[in-house]
Amino acid sequence: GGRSVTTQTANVDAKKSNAQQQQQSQIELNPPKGTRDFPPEEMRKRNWLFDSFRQTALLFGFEEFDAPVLESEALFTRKAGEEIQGQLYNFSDKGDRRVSLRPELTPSLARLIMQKGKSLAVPAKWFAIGQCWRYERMTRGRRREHYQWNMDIVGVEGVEAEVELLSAICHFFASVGITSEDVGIKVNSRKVLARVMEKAGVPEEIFANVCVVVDKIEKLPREKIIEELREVGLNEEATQSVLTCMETNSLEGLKSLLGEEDECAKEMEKLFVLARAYGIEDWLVFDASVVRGLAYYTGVVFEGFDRRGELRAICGGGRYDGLISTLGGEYTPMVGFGFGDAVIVELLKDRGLMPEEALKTMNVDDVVFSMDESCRETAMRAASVLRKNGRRVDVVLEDGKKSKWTFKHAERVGAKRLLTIGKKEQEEGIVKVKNLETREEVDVSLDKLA
Ligand SMILES: OCc1cccc(Br)n1
Repeated sequence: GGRSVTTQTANVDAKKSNAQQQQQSQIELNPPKGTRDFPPEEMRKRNWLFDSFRQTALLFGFEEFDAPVLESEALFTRKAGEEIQGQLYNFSDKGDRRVSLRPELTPSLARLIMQKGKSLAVPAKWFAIGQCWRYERMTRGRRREHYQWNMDIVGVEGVEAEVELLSAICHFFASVGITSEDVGIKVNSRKVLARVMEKAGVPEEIFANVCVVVDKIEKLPREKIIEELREVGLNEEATQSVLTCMETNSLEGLKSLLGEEDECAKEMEKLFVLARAYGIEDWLVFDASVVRGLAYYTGVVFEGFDRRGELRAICGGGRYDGLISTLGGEYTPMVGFGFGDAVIVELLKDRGLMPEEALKTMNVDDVVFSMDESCRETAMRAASVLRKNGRRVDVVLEDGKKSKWTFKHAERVGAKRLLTIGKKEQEEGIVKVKNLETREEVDVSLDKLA
């Protein structure tokens, strides 16, 4: 009903031509290499995770932002030989502009903060959950996209900002059932390495390059690290003091390395004192070998790790006070972290913390079903009454389904009630309402439906 004859005919033709087209080979059903689909059963898990991220962000007073996944390539091109540079998903668009899919969210955040200029109320606490891309030769069969939860604080120079972010990460972990027995957060400051290199007479301009090399300290053999340090310009003595520095894994060790009165040692001390005030000291570990791989970090850096040592870093971040000035803006203190959607899911699954069962069911409240064509209008009227009352209603859109089918369908969508309208009900202006939990069935007049 409803369709005009011509459309009907046209439809029949479409079917015929589809039949002819059927000869054409089927399109590829898998998504592009390194990318994922999110059919409903996957989307429910993703929504659960992102809602958990968002709840923590809002609990800490952060505001959500987003920016295009496509940015000018210039936003991401930096000299310091980071891995992320070699993996930019960049190209020339049809207007011959150099663009790139974003490999991270921080530069876009910096661009938005610069845009706001003096009109930005500081401190600003912004968060985003966005898809980020890298172009990896598929030889390594790794993903080319992931979603990252970012939290950043703009305009605060003190380590209070770092502690706020660390506390948000701990709160998120606890909110999904992960404890400080499962994971920890290694905390360090790049200033430690900067001080050590200053003492060893290393020129400042190669500092970012040294950090990129040192970030690989757990992934490459010692000799390789030494070789790469020499390549970026460190002499024997400087290399040795860098490696000695990396072994420092306590505040005591830090003070003896830099001296009791050293600014950086004091700052780290203050961070751990404030962390105790937030009750997160059990989650934190000082570890001077953590430098993270992004060139723009200048101060405190940190990364979440699983204490069994089976997984890659869960999240990571740090202070990057110089980023906006390198993009041509005014000096702006910034600190933040990125939290990917891949490792955390592996960890949650390993610990049996993904609410798989709960996420299996849709949460439809009512299924409305009309016995035949003549009851269709009443069924729709009933559904709109229920929806106005905020009930989630799935209307069975084909008439004459067997009641066996309807029960199975109601079960599958997790409905609490099954509402049936047949000829008799229609004449009497009532709806048969079956409570699928108690099996109790009552007749409800249409105008009393809720
Ligand atoms: O964390 C590095 C990264 C960046 C973009 C996409 C993916 Br997958 N991974």
